[in-house]
Amino acid sequence: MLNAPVSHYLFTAAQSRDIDEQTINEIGIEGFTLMEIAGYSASQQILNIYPELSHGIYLCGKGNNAGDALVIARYLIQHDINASIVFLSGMDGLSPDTHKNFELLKKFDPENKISIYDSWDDFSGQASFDFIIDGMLGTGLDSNLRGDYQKAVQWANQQSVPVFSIDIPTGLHADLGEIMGKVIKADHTFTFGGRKQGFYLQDGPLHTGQVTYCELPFPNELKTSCNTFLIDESWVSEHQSSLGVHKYDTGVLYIIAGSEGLTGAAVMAAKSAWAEGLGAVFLVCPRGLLSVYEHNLPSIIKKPVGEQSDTCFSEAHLPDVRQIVGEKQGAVLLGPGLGRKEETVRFVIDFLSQNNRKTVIDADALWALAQSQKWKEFEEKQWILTPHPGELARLLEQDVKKDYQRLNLVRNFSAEHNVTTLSKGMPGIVSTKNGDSYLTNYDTRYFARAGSGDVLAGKISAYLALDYSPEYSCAQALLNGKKKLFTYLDTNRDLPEPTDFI
Ligand SMILES: NC(=O)C1=CN([C@@H]2O[C@H](COP(=O)(O)OP(=O)(O)OC[C@H]3O[C@@H](n4cnc5c(N)ncnc54)[C@H](OP(=O)(O)O)[C@@H]3O)[C@@H](O)[C@H]2O)[C@@H](O)CC1
Ligand SMILES: Nc1ncnc2c1ncn2[C@@H]1O[C@H](COP(=O)(O)OP(=O)(O)O)[C@@H](O)[C@H]1O
Ligand SMILES: [K+]
Repeated sequence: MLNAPVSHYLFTAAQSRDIDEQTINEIGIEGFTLMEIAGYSASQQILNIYPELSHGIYLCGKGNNAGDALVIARYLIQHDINASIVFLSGMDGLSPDTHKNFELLKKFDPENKISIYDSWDDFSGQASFDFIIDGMLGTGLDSNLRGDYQKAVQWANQQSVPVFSIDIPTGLHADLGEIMGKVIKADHTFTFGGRKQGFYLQDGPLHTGQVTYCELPFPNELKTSCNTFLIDESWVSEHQSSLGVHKYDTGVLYIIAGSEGLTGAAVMAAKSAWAEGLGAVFLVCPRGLLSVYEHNLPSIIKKPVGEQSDTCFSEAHLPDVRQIVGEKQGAVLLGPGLGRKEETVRFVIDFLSQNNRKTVIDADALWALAQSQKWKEFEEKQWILTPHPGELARLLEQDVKKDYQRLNLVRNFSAEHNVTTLSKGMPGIVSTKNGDSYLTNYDTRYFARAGSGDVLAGKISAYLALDYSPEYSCAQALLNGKKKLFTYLDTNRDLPEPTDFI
């Protein structure tokens, strides 16, 4: 397991509410105290990030989300930052802690820094303000936005000042990442006690702006039901190449890849793996393609099988391939550019039926899996599967439209078949055998060009060969690409080439 810090746990709304309730009822920290800590913490972050603010519009509902906003107002007026507070559901019926905070706030305002509006209609739009606080709805959202909430969201999204969402952008579904009628487009989201899973699914990434996790005193023991985590470079430590005494001590990888017309995939994967500092990379190839690899891959050891006329793998190559792969301890990458001929499909399935190596199954090897159910019964499965959306749909035998559905299906698939799965897309989802899932949070569209899957597969299998766990290998490979992408974008305007990620 990858040990994510609690700041990178991703919760559903129900999990968040359960943890709130247990902290209040079983641990004995009152909701009012939690609200104070949440609001204080967000207010300090706001002061830090935007030291020059002068007047905020606070859009408030009637639940505890509004209470957090009122605490923020209380701290900010102490710094001479005026507040216009709009209660979209009026001032009657505020939740108890929110009501209490409203009463408190008024006591902090001897100089009339606060204006209060008890409906949307009452609020006519202020002449001058320089930020908006979205304290309308948090985890209590239960349907598409109603009436005035829609109007307020639309209005806020049209203003040219920063919008700070409290806990979650109003209108974003905390679990699905879907838009519930309308949604706030935040510049910054201050989220309390735990990030919400929906920030990283579907429409979430386009609406949260920068997410800041604000700690609340929730005991970590209450968080153990969490099985979804955000991967980023802040906690996944980077692989450092190290020197072994002998080349075979420093990681050995066997790549079984390539066929006529698709040798590029094998070349990219091999170069990508080699760049991670392995001791030896062996490319097993049909003999007819050897000259291509001799020309393109000087550092890679080629292991041709079959006849000079062979340009794709078939069952006839199995004994030789098994013998080659059996020579040294190491990992296997199976798939890039294998092609989809029937004899190659049979080769893949038969190879996997007697394979006890840690193996990354990519591209056309995934096609082969989708052609035959046999693999589901194989016992030795130290596998990482790396399907793109089309490959995933074939494996699952269903179309997967929504990210939330993809997350659940990939999680179940990995647990059921005892494999690690990296479902490519936005977000990338890594699911482990024990039901944990890890999500990426960056724009993966730059990788949607033929070849970047081969580079990714090369990296994953390199880390696997270096003896990292399957989930670490996937996470590190993804982040390796992210780092290279950001470095590239710093200095270039053109789209990156897949080779830029090698
Ligand atoms: N508990 C704690 O200790 C802590 C909680 N914290 C904070 O509390 C937040 C959760 O608070 P919450 O549960 O009060 O829910 P919240 O989102 O404010 O609103 C619920 C109200 O919204 C309404 N409503 C629902 N859907 C709607 C719609 N579509 N359109 C319009 N209205 C809609 C619904 O109205 P009703 O259906 O009852 O008429 C209900 O009254 C959480 O996100 C965090 O910010 C933190 O301070 C940390 C400590
Ligand atoms: N470093 C990375 N971070 C996130 N996603 C990545 C990365 N590298 C590749 N991907 C994912 O892999 C996809 C490319 O894989 P794939 O479609 O299999 O390509 P190929 O044509 O090379 O086989 C990208 O669209 C992206 O979703
Ligand atoms: K909100």
